[in-house]
Amino acid sequence: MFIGAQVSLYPMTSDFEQVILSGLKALDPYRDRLRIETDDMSTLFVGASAPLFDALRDLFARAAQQPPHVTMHVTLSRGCPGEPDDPSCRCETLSQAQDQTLAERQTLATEAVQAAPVLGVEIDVQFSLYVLGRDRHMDEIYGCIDFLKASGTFLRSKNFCTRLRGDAGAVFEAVRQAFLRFGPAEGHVTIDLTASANSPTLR
Ligand SMILES: Cc1ncc(C[n+]2csc(CCO)c2C)c(N)n1
Repeated sequence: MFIGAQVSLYPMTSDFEQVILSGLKALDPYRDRLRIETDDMSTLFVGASAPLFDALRDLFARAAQQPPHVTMHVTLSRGCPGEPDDPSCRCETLSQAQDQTLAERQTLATEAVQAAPVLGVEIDVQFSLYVLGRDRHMDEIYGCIDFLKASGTFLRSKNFCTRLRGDAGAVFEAVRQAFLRFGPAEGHVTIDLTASANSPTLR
């Protein structure tokens, strides 16, 4: 299994470099557990889902703690047949999901969001879960949307994606649960996600 993400922060300020670099500082505690590589367009994260989603959350929460409007674009992928097997990406949640019904996975996902830490940073997210190469993949997508509706982070459904709002802790936990517990445990699943904080539209 290979799990990873390409991530770009877009601060809406002429001082964008400072916001990006201070966000990247929040990744330092994770550098021994994840492969993290930054270039001029994005930062690559590869590794287990526990540090991966915590690092994504802390990166965006750090950038969102500053006043400017900031967005973050994330492409997540697990199980891509073209990627090498990587033991550092081993995931207990995925192994267990193989023997769990959709209803059991929805219950566990909801419990995980309830147990998420509160960071005190309000954020918005919209994302799409893509379950690739499988018959009846819409059962998993609809099952995931039902979980999101009950998660306490659901804002609204939109064309092609679902919109979440709330504390960064709960919102990123809801996305982690969507990514790991829906779609086949051994299959290829991706997420396209945009996060936003401090938008003047919401002031
Ligand atoms: C998470 C994240 N990683 C890398 C970039 C690309 N990038 C654009 S400006 C800048 C600062 C140094 O010039 C960097 C690294 C990004 N936007 N967001």
